[in-house]
Amino acid sequence: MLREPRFTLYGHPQPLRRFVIVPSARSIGPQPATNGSQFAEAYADEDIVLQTARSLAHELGLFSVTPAAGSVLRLLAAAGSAKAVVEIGTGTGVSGVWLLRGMRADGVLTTIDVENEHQRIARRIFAEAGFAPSRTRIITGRALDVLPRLADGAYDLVFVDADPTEFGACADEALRLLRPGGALVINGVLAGGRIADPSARDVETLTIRETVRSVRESEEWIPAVISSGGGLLTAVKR
Ligand SMILES: C[S@@+](CC[C@H](N)C(=O)[O-])C[C@H]1O[C@@H](n2cnc3c(N)ncnc32)[C@H](O)[C@@H]1O
Repeated sequence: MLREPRFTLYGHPQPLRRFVIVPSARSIGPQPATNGSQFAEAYADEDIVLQTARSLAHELGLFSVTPAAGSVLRLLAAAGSAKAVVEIGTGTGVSGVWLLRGMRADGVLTTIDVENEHQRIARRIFAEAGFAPSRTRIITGRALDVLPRLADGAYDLVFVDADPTEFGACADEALRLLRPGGALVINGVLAGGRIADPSARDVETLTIRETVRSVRESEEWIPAVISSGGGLLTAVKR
């Protein structure tokens, strides 16, 4: 049976279903998938809490990780028995919930965003998903101001999903923050298909291309690009 938890937005109790405006992965599940990525998105599936977080992001004009990309985050957090994770770009909490669901039961997600309003919603989503406040450390600020304050080698996974022009700097910070064997994940590296188009020379695409190249060429990372969602650059620190 579908749980229908109470959700309050700006002080008004709301049924969660009210916010569901994006079709759920479940709703496309039984239909024949026309290609691999559609199948992967439907396979990931999302519950009412994730659907709500996604709908709220949509209302704010934010992109959230797709269900398939979220399931990769959960997988990587679980595979690494992640206890300490840094997320750059809280949004309304879609990726945060996926990460928390893969992390150890005593794990803490440190999540950073410049927008306090986004984090206010994410905080409620984390509570609706059943995570105690002690499971999250929500920091409001610019990524490149906050990351230098975090401890060296103390994290199992760093997830980057904010300003693409800062991907390179965030990858450098991740190398310092991660323990050996820890994983970096950067979302959106396919740049909507522009990454492989040599004529695309905008600042965002150039930065992403440079980040992908330098991670691949570095002796310090073991990299792979996973094409789920907007494309995930993943790399394990040696
Ligand atoms: C794509 S949304 C994140 C979506 C979220 N990861 C999810 O899947 O639910 C990007 C977020 O990054 C935040 N952001 C943009 N630039 C930032 C920066 N320089 N430092 C920290 N956060 C930033 C935005 O406010 C926005 O909430």
